Amino acid sequence: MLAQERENRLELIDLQAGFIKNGQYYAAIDQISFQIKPGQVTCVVGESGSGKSVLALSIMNLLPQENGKRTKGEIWLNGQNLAELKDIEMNALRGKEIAMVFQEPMTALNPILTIGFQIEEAMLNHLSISKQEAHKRAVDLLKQVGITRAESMIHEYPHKLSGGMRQRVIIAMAIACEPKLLIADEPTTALDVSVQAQILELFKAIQRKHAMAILLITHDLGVVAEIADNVVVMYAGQIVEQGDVDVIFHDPKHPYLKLLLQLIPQLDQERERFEAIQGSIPALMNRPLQGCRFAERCPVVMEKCYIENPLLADSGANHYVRCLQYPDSDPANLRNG
Ligand SMILES: Nc1ncnc2c1ncn2[C@@H]1O[C@H](COP(=O)(O)OP(=O)(O)OP(=O)(O)O)[C@@H](O)[C@H]1O
Repeated sequence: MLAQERENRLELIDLQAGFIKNGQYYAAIDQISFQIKPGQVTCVVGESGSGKSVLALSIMNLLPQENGKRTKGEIWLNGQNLAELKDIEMNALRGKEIAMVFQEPMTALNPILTIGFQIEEAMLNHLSISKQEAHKRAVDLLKQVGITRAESMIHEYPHKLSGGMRQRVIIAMAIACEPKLLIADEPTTALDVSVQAQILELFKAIQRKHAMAILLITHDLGVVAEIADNVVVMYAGQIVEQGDVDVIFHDPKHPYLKLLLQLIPQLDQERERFEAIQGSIPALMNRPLQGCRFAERCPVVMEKCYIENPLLADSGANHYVRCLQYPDSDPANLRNG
């Protein structure tokens, strides 16, 4: 592996984070281990409540202070374990080495400051450049994210822009300091379908140009098919399957992933293919303490699934599965557990 590739990749090792409720700690995510190389997009997928946002917030050290807590694990980026950094050190890295794009673009922009001021401020805070230089780069960044009238837009306030334009501005701000890692949490969900496609194209262009590691959270497997190099499938706080995008779509193993794939709308399919998976992810306090967390909803459940804890096991070719249906998985290469 190239030295630069090793330095700039993100590597999570056995990450765990959760919340204190009624005086008791509940892990919202646990045993999370994977890595993203520079220039690659890893998509994290799963239904609502699977722990995707908690994962992103844990990496950023942005869990709610009143009840959220990262309790275990390592987060390696650029030769540093972010989990060991003090808050003040992490604040300095945020925006510079790691940037995040959220679902709702309006909340990430300050309504009383111009677009230009906000992009320039991000650069002036982290890079040693002059105000004029920051201004020039802000115009250039807006052009890079597909805003043609960048010179005039830079003087405008966020409320004048459409949702798609605001998300482009947020992305321009996020890449302003060329971060090593860009985390995007459902970046297209709040946008119209046609704008969603444009924003995904933009992520692909950024990936090609800047070769940063991109962690993209989505519940939409259509988005995954469009953009992912690797996929991490989460259920009730754990990774249940992970692998290269081709393997995930063409050789899915976990019953949960197989069901999710059946939900992708296909025009020539019958109505029932569109229906959601029966039941829902158990709430944090109701997760089973023993056995597979998906057992209650699994169409091929076995008796032992209620008793034994499945481990994330190597299924070959960078493909890992957490399911007792696959007893032949190589136990020597268990990732965790
Ligand atoms: N601030 C919080 N306090 C207590 N529990 C929380 C908090 N935030 C999230 N949780 C719980 O953690 C679990 C994972 O939530 P998370 O928001 O990460 O899911 P998600 O996969 O991102 O869902 P969505 O797609 O709806 O955003 C859920 O059970 C959720 O109720």
